[in-house]
Amino acid sequence: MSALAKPAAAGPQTVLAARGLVKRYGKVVAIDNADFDLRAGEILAVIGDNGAGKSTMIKAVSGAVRPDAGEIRLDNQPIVFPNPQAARDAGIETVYQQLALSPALSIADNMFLGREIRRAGPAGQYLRMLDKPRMRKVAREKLNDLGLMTIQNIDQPVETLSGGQRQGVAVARAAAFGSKVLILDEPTAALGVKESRKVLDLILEVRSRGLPIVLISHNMPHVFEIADRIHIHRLGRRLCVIDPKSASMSDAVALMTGAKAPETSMLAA
Ligand SMILES: Nc1ncnc2c1ncn2[C@@H]1O[C@H](COP(=O)(O)OP(=O)(O)OP(=O)(O)O)[C@@H](O)[C@H]1O
Repeated sequence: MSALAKPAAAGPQTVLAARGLVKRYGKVVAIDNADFDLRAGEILAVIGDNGAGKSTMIKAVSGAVRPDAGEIRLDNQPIVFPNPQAARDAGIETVYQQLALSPALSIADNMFLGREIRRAGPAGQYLRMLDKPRMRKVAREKLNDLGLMTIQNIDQPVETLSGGQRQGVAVARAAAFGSKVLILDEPTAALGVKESRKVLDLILEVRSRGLPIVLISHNMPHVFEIADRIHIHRLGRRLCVIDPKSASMSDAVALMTGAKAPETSMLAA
């Protein structure tokens, strides 16, 4: 019986889980028997020192890296993602720090990049013609829906947007198409205070719609403000999961760096 086949403790449902993930690059062990659990409706922050293996673990659960060993489960079903598209098709959307937006294309075109809506009938089927009015309409609805009203012109090229607005478009796109999980890798790293605020509010808005979020971040105030639980990664694996309401930022840093061992009082349920 695999580790995940054991009945989970009673509590919130786990949407995405991993057990015993391993990924080696030559002699470097990027993740070393890593476990991961994302619960329904939560914001799970993933923190850890540089090189702890956070990105590699997240890439494994989003199809960007094939683990050498371990098991991934989505809605408690074992799953293998041969590539990122397979994870997207399963409802897992990832927004990387280097946003995969096309600067010269409009907001609407970026929202539908790789998922363009074609015109009905032969024009769409054979001539591959796009249904631009529909794409504009849906893009506007999705952005409005998430409170991104500051973007007024959906035809504006993405290169003319501020950093925060670009991040907003990337998050909105992922939230619009991610049906199960949204993974955000350092969404506020390149942003100023005001822009970060907007992106944090957007993440909270996405959570309020029921989509669980994985937030990888080095920004402790942001993590402690919005996370429901904090996964601490150390030396390639999960060290513990702490409760931001009972642990402090200095506890988190001490755990991350190995200055302190986890205490029962800090752990999340
Ligand atoms: N493609 C790769 N080839 C070789 N080594 C890699 C590769 N990807 C990651 N590593 C190594 O694996 C280890 C974990 O890297 P990873 O990027 O997952 O850590 P991280 O916790 O996300 O770090 P950071 O916070 O600095 O982004 C590091 O030692 C890194 O150099």
